[in-house]
Amino acid sequence: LHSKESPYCSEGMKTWLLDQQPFRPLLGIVCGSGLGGLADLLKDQKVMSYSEIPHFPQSTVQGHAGKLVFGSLKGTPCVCMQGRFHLYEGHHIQKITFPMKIFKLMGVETVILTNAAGGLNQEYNVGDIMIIKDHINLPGFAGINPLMGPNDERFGLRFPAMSDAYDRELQQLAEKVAIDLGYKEFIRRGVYCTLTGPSFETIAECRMLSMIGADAVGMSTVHEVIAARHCGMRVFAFSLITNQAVMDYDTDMKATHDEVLQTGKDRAHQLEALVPLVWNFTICFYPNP
Ligand SMILES: Nc1nc2ncn(CCNC(CO)CO)c2c(=O)[nH]1
Repeated sequence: LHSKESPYCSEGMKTWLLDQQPFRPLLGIVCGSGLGGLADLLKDQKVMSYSEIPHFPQSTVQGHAGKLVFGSLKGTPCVCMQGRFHLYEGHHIQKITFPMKIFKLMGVETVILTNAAGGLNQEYNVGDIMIIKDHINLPGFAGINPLMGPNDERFGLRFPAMSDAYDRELQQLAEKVAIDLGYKEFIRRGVYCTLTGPSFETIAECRMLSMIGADAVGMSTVHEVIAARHCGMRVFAFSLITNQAVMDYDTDMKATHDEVLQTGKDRAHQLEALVPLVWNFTICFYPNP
């Protein structure tokens, strides 16, 4: 997929996609579990199923529609992934982050990533929206990193910094917009930690993750962020806290995918109000990444 010879290498894929619709997107959005409704915010949509796109990975998870939606958000050409890819589906990590390369090649400058996550921070409640200020790439500690292997100089440096992975101006802007929208009670800013899944964490793992500074835990996003930052795209990300991670042995609580999807439905309205406004102010105050 990534060798220059393949007709479907990243350049080939970019050309194929841009031939399917008339504009070059500047904004990319990745919808997490149950958050695909964000794609409905786009005007003048052109929708393609991942299955229509040669050699594009396929979504296999309930709550991930598997559609690439082109359209405009507040007048900005945008491409939105209604469904992302996860290590637990058996995808190779470079397939998971392949869409980030395609976004970059199509002209995307800013990526907004969303995910559903478990709340490790005991002050968090189900339904909170956590602006991600930093991440812990736990699979990276075991050598799972999308930049492993020869560096593709076309995209970025061999050793990219990650201390500024999440755009600080956009974090502050998003928090202000959320408070102005009346979301003060449930807007947070914290650290997201990814595991590979698909099993949810044990109690001991949740306690460890909390001790090392994680406020929320999931199974995605970090790999795409590393790839997006490697190729110089601006990143803003948030987690919808869809359940409280189980931290006590004397509870019968269990994390379920159903509650993940249900919380996404319950919060859809607030998320669909927040994202376009954050973008609207971004293009006003911070137009260039
Ligand atoms: N405790 C806990 N709660 C969560 N809610 C969403 N996710 C993200 C994983 N989402 C999977 C399963 O719902 C689907 O991608 C998690 C998680 O990993 N752990």
